[in-house]
Amino acid sequence: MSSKQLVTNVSSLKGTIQVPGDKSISHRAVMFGSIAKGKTTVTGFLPGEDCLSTINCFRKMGVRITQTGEYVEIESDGINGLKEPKDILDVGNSGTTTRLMLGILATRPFHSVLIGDESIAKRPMGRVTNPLRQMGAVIDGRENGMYTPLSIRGGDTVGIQYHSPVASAQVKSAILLAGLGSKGVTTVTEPALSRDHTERMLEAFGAAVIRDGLSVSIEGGQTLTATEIKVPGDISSAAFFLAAGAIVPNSRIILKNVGMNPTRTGIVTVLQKMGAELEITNERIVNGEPVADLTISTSNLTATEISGDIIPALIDEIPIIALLATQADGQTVIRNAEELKVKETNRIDTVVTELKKMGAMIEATDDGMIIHGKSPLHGAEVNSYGDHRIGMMLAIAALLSKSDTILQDADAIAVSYPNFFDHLTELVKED
Ligand SMILES: O=C(O)C1=C[C@@H](OP(=O)(O)O)[C@@H](O)[C@H](O)C1
Ligand SMILES: C=C(OP(=O)(O)O)C(=O)O
Repeated sequence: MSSKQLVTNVSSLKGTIQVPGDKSISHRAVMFGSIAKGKTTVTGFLPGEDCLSTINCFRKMGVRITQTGEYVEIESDGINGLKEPKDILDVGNSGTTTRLMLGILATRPFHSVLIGDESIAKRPMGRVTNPLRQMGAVIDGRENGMYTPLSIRGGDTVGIQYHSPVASAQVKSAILLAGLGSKGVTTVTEPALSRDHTERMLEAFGAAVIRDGLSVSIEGGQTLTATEIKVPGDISSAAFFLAAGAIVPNSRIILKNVGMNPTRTGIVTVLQKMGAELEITNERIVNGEPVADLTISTSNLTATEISGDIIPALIDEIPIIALLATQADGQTVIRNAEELKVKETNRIDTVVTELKKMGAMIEATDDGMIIHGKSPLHGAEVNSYGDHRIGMMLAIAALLSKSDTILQDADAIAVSYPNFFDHLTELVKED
């Protein structure tokens, strides 16, 4: 894929696709497999750049990992088998790798250095380095450990009771992983429920976690046992084709094997509220995670309001929801989404600037955006700014535009959806 991609108008999208594995679950499968004794196997793994960064980091700590496409085998001697890395740990573009791995490293009696790309260097790390320091980890780094590059020397950590100021699964997971290797009990309380894949997967690896409303506790000293993980399709990737199916004329797209964890299905709730023709079939549980097939058809959409506790359940889907709103009748308002400012880009700014170039009527607010629909879009030269989700959203917007679109920095899409353009081509061909 070239970093400059031409995307043209399509008359319809039709067909069936299997979206790639869930990114959050793929990262956790590699990390938990790396600290569990024995051989963990992972099927349905997402071979996107972020998850490959996680594999490379754990290989540098001596874990034996083989990966062929969507199949991964991890052989580990358990958490005490992790070795001091001789080289820096490169987290690439991945916030999940950085923050969750810091939680694991916080209890390891050795020194590591974490470094990532330009985008990672802007993302706030104090939200994990501060509580991990409170537990006893020695952390230094740029601006006193607030940003990468970071160095960490773990050791004799003790459990804490932590009230997180943000509803962040990365913060919650980092502290729980540190809690697993610390003395006593660790409890994390969050202001709203964030994705709970860590809690579910720790149980799959044999650890007990106690949940009580917005609090989760873990007792230190538990050991993880290797297991088999089947990763469901990523609803955050499915979201792009759900939106495309709803707004491109004459379309019907079936998405198979999509993860439907209720802490992630905000996009489904929003589509339903907007009046989308969405069918959910074949609902089942795989490996403790709900999964279903989704069918979306071209829909007449109406505007909606999105705010409050649903935000963490659709945080990564807000760029594509903004595009949906440009094609809905009325004014859509998104509030309480200030976390968008600290993702791969400031997603309030990048969504608003780039969609405006295509003719959308959209304005940024302090904690979200206001979108006036329904407005026709036209082709433009737009930029992902290295943000995979912005890139995919703009590619879907281009399908609706009568004139051609040039998407700069399209390569970024490989971070979470390496075969995105192949899937798009398949859906156009099946017309
Ligand atoms: O835990 C995870 O796998 C993730 C949590 C979310 O981030 P925050 O924890 O920063 O909200 C999300 O935006 C990210 O894509 C993946
Ligand atoms: C924010 C994201 O990921 P991460 O925080 O892992 O970089 C994302 O995938 O949209």
